[in-house]
Amino acid sequence: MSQPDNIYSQPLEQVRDFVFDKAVVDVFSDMILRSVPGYQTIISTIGHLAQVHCQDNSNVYDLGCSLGTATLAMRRTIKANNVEIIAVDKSADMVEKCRLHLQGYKSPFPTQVLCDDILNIDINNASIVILNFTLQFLQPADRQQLINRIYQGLKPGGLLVLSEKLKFVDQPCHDLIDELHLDFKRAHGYSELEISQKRAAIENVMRIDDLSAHYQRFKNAGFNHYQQWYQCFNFASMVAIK
Ligand SMILES: Nc1ncnc2c1ncn2[C@@H]1O[C@H](C[S@+](CC[C@H]([NH3+])C(=O)[O-])CC(=O)[O-])[C@@H](O)[C@H]1O
Ligand SMILES: O=C(O)C(=O)Cc1ccccc1
Repeated sequence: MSQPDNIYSQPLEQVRDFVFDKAVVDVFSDMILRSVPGYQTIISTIGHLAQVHCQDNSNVYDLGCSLGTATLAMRRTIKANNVEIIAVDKSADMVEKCRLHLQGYKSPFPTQVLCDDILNIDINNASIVILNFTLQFLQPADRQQLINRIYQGLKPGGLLVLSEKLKFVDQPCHDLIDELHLDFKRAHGYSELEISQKRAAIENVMRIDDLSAHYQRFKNAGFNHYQQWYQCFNFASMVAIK
C-alpha cells in the first residue's frame, strides 16, 4: 500500500518543479485519492466503458499509466477476445512499481508496460485509449499531434477517454470552483503549506485547458462525436468516439 503523502508538509527553501520521481511514486496512491475528486468514479467507469466497448482482436492503450490503476480496472472487466493492453509511462520509477503492481493480479490479457514518452508510441488497431490525467502534463504544443495520432490509431467505434483538470474562462466561476477543490484537499488533511507548495510545484509543469480547447482538439483530429461525461469541481472526464 501507499505511504501517506507528506512531500510538501515541511517548508521548503525552494519549491522545485513537480516530477514523478521515487518519492512521489511511493506516496502516489494516497496523493491522487486526496487530490483528485472523483478519481475512483472515473477509474471504475473506465473499467465499465472497456467492458462494453472493447472489441475482439484489438489493442487497449493506457497512456501515462502511473501505477496502472486504469489498466487493472480494465483487465478486470474486459470480456472481448484476443486483446492486448499497452500501458505507457515515461517515469522509470512509476513503471517499475506499475509492473510489480500488475504482477500481483492474474489476467488473461497480455499486458506490456513500456517506459517511454507517449509521444513516441505507435498507436494502432485500438478499441480503447485512456488518457487519465496525462495530457495536462504534455507541452501544450504537443497535445494536438497526440490526439491526432490517437484518432488515426483507433478502429471505427473505438473510444478515447480523456480526463483532465479544467480551467474556466469566467474568472469568478474559475476561482469559486478552484476553492471547492482546495476545500476538498483541506478536508483530506492537506495543510495550507502543503497546498501552496504543491501548487507552486505543479504551476509550470501542468498547464490546464478549458473544455472548449479539448473539444476543439477532438474536432481538429477528426472526431465527430465527443462529450464530457463527468465533472467534480475542476476535474472532468470526456469520451470521444471514432
Ligand atoms: N509525455 C509523457 N509520456 C509518458 N508518460 C507521461 C508523460 N507526461 C506525463 N506522464 C506520466 O503521466 C502520469 C500522470 S498521473 C496519471 C494517473 C494515471 N493515468 C491513473 O489513472 O492513475 C496524473 C497526475 O498525477 O495528476 C505520470 O505517471 C507521468 O509520469
Ligand atoms: O494536487 C493538485 O492540486 C492537482 O491538481 C492534481 C495532481 C494530482 C497528482 C499529481 C499532480 C497533480
